[in-house]
Amino acid sequence: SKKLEINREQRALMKAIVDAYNRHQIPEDVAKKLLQDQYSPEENFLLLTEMATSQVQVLVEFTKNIPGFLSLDREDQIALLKGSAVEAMFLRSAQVFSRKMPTEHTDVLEERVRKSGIPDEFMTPMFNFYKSIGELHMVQEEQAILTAITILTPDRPYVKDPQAVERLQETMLDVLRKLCVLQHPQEQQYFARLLGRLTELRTLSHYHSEMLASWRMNDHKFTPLLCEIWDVQ
Ligand SMILES: O=C(NC1CCCCC1)[C@H]([C@@H]1CCCCO1)n1c(-c2ccc(Cl)cc2)nc2cc(F)c(Cl)cc21
Repeated sequence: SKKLEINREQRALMKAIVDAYNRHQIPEDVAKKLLQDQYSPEENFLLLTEMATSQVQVLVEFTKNIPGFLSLDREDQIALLKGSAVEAMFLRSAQVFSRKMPTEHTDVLEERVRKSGIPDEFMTPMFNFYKSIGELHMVQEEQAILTAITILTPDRPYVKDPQAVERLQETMLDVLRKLCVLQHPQEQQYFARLLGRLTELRTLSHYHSEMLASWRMNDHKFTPLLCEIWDVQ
């Protein structure tokens, strides 16, 4: 039916988002590194800060390709990036964790992250989220649009014109809803489950600064970009 069909404009929007998403991937495959070796808490923390710094730079490039984003107020663009960077990092970590790989690799990866230096009390919420993302078996279009929807969240701190952000987010939500029905016709509530993960993601992201501060090591060093983007140091 017309209502459900992805129209030409939405197809162009989706192509722009997915192309940008694929162009802006983390250069270094952190999963491969973790599968190769066991690292000390210090080395893992350094790996995380390096990966996260590179991911923020990648996220900025991706966001600039979201149709309409550059037409937003300049300060609101910054507020949206700053407000979504931690969530985007956990979402990307979950997508990396959920990549199709042999079970023993997933088990090693889980073990390495569990033993990376993060206090145990954060492991349950973190892996619950990673596994709930994995169970969705998102196609890359869904992953890309879900990341765009996370960035275009109107109620981030200091956003002056949330309505303008809401209009962009609604456009993305429309495309995602149709895509979910097309890609997962058997699962009635797939779209609702997908959006439910964004709530779980926001909750997990609240632990972020505490996870970093209590990393089993002394003297946590961050890059200048992460000091800007993460509320640390
Ligand atoms: O570097 C990571 N993630 C990057 C971030 C940028 C985008 C690409 C993925 C981290 C590091 C790797 C070294 C050990 C500690 O976790 N990481 C986290 C994680 C993220 C936030 C905090 Cl506070 C703690 C851990 N969860 C992961 C799950 C995974 F499957 C893999 Cl491979 C790595 C994962």
